[in-house]
Amino acid sequence: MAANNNSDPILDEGGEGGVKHEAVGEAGEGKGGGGAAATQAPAAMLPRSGSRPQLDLSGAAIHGNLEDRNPTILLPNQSDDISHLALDIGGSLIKLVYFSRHAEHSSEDKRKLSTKRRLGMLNGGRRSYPVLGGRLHFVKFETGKLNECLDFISSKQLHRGGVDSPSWRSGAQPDNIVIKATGGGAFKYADLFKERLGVSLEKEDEMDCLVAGANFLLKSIRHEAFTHMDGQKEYVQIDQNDLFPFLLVNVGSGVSIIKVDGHGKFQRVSGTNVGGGTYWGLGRLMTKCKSFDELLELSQRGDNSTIDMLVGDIYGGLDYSKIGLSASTIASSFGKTISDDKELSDYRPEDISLSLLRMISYNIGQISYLNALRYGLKRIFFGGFFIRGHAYTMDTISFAVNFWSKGEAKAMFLRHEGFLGALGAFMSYEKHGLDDLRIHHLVERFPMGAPYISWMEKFVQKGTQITAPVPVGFPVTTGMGGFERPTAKGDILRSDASAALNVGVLHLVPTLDVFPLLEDPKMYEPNTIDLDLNEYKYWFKILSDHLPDLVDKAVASEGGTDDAKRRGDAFAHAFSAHLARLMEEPAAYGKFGLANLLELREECLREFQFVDAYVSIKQRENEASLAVLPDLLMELDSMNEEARLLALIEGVLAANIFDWGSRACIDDFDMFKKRMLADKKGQPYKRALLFVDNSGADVVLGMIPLARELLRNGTEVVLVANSLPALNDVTANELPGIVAEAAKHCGILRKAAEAGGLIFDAMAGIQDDLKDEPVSVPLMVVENGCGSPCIDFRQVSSELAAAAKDADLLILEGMGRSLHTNLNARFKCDTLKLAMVKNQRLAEKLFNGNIYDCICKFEPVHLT
Ligand SMILES: Nc1ncnc2c1ncn2[C@@H]1O[C@H](COP(=O)(O)OP(=O)(O)O)[C@@H](O)[C@H]1O
Ligand SMILES: CC(C)(COP(=O)(O)O)[C@@H](O)C(=O)NCCC(=O)O
Ligand SMILES: [Mn+2]
Repeated sequence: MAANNNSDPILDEGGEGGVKHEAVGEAGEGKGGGGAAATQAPAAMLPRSGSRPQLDLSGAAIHGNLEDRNPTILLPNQSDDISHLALDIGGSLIKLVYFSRHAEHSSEDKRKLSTKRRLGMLNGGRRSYPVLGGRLHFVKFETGKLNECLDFISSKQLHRGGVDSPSWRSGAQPDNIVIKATGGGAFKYADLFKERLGVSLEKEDEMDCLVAGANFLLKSIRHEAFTHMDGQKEYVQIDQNDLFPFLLVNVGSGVSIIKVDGHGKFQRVSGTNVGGGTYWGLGRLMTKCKSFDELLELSQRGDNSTIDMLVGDIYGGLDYSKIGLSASTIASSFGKTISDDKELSDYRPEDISLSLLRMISYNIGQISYLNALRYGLKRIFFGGFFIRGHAYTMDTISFAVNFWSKGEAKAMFLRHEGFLGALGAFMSYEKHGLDDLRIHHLVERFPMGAPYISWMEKFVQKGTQITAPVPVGFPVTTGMGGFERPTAKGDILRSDASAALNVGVLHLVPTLDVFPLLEDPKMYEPNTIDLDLNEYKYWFKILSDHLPDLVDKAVASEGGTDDAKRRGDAFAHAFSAHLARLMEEPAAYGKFGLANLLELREECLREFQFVDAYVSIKQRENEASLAVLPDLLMELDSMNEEARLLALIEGVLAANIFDWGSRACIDDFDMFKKRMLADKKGQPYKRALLFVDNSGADVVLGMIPLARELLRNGTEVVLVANSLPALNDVTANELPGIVAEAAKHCGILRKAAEAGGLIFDAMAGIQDDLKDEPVSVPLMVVENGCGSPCIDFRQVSSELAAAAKDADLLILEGMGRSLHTNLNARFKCDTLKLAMVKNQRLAEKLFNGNIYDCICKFEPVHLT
């Protein structure tokens, strides 16, 4: 009986019950290292190019000030190709968007090529996707510190990538580099750019760019727009077919108000000179603050009633209810200062800042509402860096829009708030081929800015401080236009340098596709359970508790060197900071489910260059399982068909689900058996996709024997495995080696693996028992496009999407892929979901069951 041997401590609950599935531990003891080519070197190829760049660190050096929080690192020898820089130089801030694409990894292995050929993906060598993978970065500088921006561009050589001509690569200075730029500074500073960087700025109209940027974000980025009311952030999924018209309000230094009717179809209908520059300018004069953030921070401890004249001040403490004004409504911003015989210095800077913020935000909300009313628009999107992801600002604007429109119009905000113009300028490049980008091509990551080189210690020291969460005060409304001051005391704003912008790096992975067998991609939600605060707390604890063990494994996987230890520390800091940030604001990184949380951890490991924390554990368990495989196959072959199918499913589930005390909380085995045995009567499945999970017994003694049974029935089998390592999951890179080993013991597997291109060389020294076997259907391996223990079917590899075309059976195995995600997902073909519930809380919540219950959920398509 196969057991789910590898405890994956996260998908397991750990602790409780104490069952650690160690079935193969003993069997493996005697085997000794041995040369089984069970796993290949994990670093040989990381197929999901978008997930992590392959950096050439040789010759790396810090450029600029070592004390900087994010010093620029020069990597002179890395092959990443920076291309397409675009700028928005505004009255207050310079926004940069740049795209770095990495050189194509041409080392497609034989397995991939043969799979692609088989799946019809090699059509005359033409790429089926528009552009190379890469990443989109967002950076900003103060316009007053233009020199820092120029240094940044120059140190990263961002301006050179825009040229297609290879001349600069040979060291020659290109003479006519052109960079797209928008905002007033594109005019004002054109000469300086020419002088300092030798580049010409090609000016793009600011309004065109704002609209193009907003449309791009609303079309291509998941969870871009959100509402913010009474301290609650809620993401809004915009229906592409119902996007226009809307009002776009960009609150930069000044405010532009634009009615948008379509792509490139818009009209600037209004504006106001009372905007972000007004708040910052007046605030600086009146409070002596040194930075915008300091001013905003002050407001969080302010009480504006010492400065603003309230309705109650005029009406002797009473509401003016006849016209709907409560006593606490601001009647006149700064109105109290006229009657007082006070100097500026008699007022608290905190109170001044809050009065200013309320005055300006409220005014912007009101003017926006009036324009929405003027054109009959219901949706208003607010952009510009004045918003700065600040809860109180957003609440004030939302309150104004809601109050004046009596709930008819809705204020929405954008995560990439300040980058609309820069993104628009970026989109205006003709040749980047990104216009065609679809939502599934983009994966957003939230790196902590992992230092690759010597200042790791600095990061460890500063990591927590840099990224520590800071509570942001939530206001309380008082109804009737009244609005309380913020309740939080003594808070500081989250640093701008980390995740404060609420935007990550956008990874462009053109090889990703929507899984074609999803019944309804629009309605599909991968996560089974919503992560509310309680769920967060629970997972936060599990992930935190498990962190030291993971760090140990990760450090050991890199040879336990000092460097690995430092990186391990840094990883722990960074991941803890992510967790703390999410605990404080679960919606900080967009709508986040458990799948995203688990993936974040894997990404964080990768960011600190831990390629595969479980590599040796996986190898050991694979070898141990392969050693017992021949016995298992023999035992299976001695059974009749019915008993064998049961044993196979039990093998996958790694527990005796039917007679061992533990119940199957969902048990559709009989239904599945009926369908499978009916195969014999001439209708076998044509192609089955088996989504594998853990290394070791799980895949070797569970999924491979099941695959063999399907092959025996004449069903083509595609083993679908992770593109990148995650926990102890087997990867698509490792699987062919494992299959080849298994095939040494089995003619069916061997013929099928040969037919599927998994085994190329005639394997010498193996007894030839294949002479009488009929020609086999193929066994293939494809990567799923993920580096996570879960799977989001909206973003899978193009290989998998191609393999799915002829599939009529899906088998999803393991908690990550069939419980945490996809339990409720519906597909266009028969689906079998197999998992042991290794988590008490989940068992109770989902099935009213118990830890180690199993699910065997069969969803035949003809019944739905
Ligand atoms: N770090 C910052 N420095 C200066 N202003 C900031 C900062 N962060 C947010 N702001 C606010 O954002 C405004 C600038 O927004 P932005 O959209 O960049 O406009 P612009 O294009 O005019 O520079 C400033 O006037 C200020 O109110
Ligand atoms: C002149 C501007 C377009 C410049 O853009 P900004 O740098 O403020 O982002 C903007 O400041 C603005 O729209 N001001 C408002 C002018 C008015 O309509 O009253
Ligand atoms: Mn601007």
